Amino acid sequence: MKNQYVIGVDYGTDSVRSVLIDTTNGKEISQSVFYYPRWKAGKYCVPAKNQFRQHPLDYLEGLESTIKDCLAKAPEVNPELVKGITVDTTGSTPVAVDKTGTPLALTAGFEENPNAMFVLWKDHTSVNEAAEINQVSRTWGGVDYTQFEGGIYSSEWFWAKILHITREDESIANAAYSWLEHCDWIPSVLVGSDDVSSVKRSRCAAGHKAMWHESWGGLPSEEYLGKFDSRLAALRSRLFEDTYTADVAMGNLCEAWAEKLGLSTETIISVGTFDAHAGAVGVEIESATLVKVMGTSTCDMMVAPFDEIGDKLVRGICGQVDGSIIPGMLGLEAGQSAFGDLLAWFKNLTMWSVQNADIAPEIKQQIEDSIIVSLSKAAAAIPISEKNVVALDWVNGRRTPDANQALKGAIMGLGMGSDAPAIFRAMVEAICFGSKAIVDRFKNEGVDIKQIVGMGGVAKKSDFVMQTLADVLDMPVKIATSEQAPALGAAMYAAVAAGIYPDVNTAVAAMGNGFDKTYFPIAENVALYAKLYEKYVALGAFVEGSYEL
Ligand SMILES: Nc1ncnc2c1ncn2[C@@H]1O[C@H](COP(=O)(O)OP(=O)(O)O)[C@@H](O)[C@H]1O
Ligand SMILES: O=C(CO)[C@@H](O)[C@@H](O)COP(=O)(O)O
Repeated sequence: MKNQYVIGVDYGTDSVRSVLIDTTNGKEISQSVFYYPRWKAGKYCVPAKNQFRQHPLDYLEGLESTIKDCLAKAPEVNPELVKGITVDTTGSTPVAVDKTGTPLALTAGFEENPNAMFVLWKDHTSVNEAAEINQVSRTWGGVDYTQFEGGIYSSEWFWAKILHITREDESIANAAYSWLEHCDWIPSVLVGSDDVSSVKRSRCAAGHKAMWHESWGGLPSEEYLGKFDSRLAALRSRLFEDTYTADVAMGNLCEAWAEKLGLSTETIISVGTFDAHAGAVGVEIESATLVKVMGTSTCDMMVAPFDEIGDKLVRGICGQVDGSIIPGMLGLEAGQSAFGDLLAWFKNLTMWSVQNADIAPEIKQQIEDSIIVSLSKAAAAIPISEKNVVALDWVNGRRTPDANQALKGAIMGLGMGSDAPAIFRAMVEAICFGSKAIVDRFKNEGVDIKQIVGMGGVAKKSDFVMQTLADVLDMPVKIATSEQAPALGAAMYAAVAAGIYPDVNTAVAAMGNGFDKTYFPIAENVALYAKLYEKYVALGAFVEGSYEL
């Protein structure tokens, strides 16, 4: 029988990556990366206000570019044998849409309005709305709709973003028929949907970010939503009732996109999902394994059989959702709002004088491209010591344990000798200490962790960060082989949706790419980091104790 192929499309924060995969063995035939041009130019964002928006054209251009590039790199593959496509994206990254499901930024009069664009997961302009949602959820007297999302609603999530934009911009409030997650919009484009109410919504997105749960019949009630804004209550009936896992077909590739991409309308498009959850599948997640998806942020993923977790509510994480990772199992998510982003923040700090100097742009780019690697090398050479600088990883708030996006970062122990490598080392230790706080929360909540698997851009790029992580956690960290694990996981979902495999576990067994490196803890480092971790905890308590939301 001829080999059959699928495409996984992984939308990250800075770029979209597509991979063409042979379903018989999970071999990557080709891959392509597209950096969002408007995002790279910093358009529509105001970091000082924690405003991060992305234009839908960045996504559409990246979709066409990466899929066509993957196919062009594999002329030997007959497009008719590309049987499925699954899309994973960041989340919660919603956008206001009209009745056809078109983002308002693609409609007349809204082309340059950031409120009409995708409100990126890391956008924290809705901090106050999230606080209001938490306060009402605890006091209104009805169901606590946050209970399956760790008990604390985040400004990174669906309802807080919608409420903020609705209050902030009347033109959007009046023009928005509904709202779509990024992971729901792209598949709807590929199937040619022109009716937002017909879009099959992602279980992963709805369960982890929109307080959707079957026990209360789907989304929170109109009565509850009305506590915040009558327009939110009115929106509920224009959103969705049912949700679907990513192994389910949304429809076939439409004529227009089949022609644009050079594929067949026989190609199945599955329901979308989030990048971290697809990544967990891509690295063959199983019970008692914590998968750390380490990119600009981190997502910490676990799966558990229902009879193991039962009705236990795991406090202070990003939710526990039926089928959000592997259909038939509970998906649990935690994470850090800034992981690689903390290192990028420090890189940008050191780059300021270069960016503002009279230096040729290409030289500036060369310097920028080298900074993290050169700082990593110098920082790794600094001995671990209790006297070292200590920092927090909360530069973009704290996602888990116990979401609090109003928090900010901090650094202590600076002396006249504290140079850039010393502070960069503190940044690396901070993101690893933040990871330890999450591992400890899972364990304290009774969720056993037997092994750690690492994946994502940072896992593949930095021995220094990975060794520090193994030392801080005092556990081996096994690194997945695939450079594009979320896209590979998406491809696995696509193989099931296209009917090539009966279920996700079978697809994983056939298509998994395995692991290529393990970092083992070094005993003397473990002991030293344990002391430094105590300082991290103390600094965190001081900062949290001095912050008003
Ligand atoms: N050599 C490096 N060491 C540590 N972190 C790095 C290195 N190079 C890039 N990074 C970080 O990797 C992150 C991007 O990872 P990636 O997985 O591509 O991102 P995304 O979150 O968009 O999927 C950025 O935050 C960047 O700061
Ligand atoms: O939060 C989620 C998924 O739940 C991620 O999409 C978000 O952290 C962004 O992840 P990346 O850092 O872009 O990989």
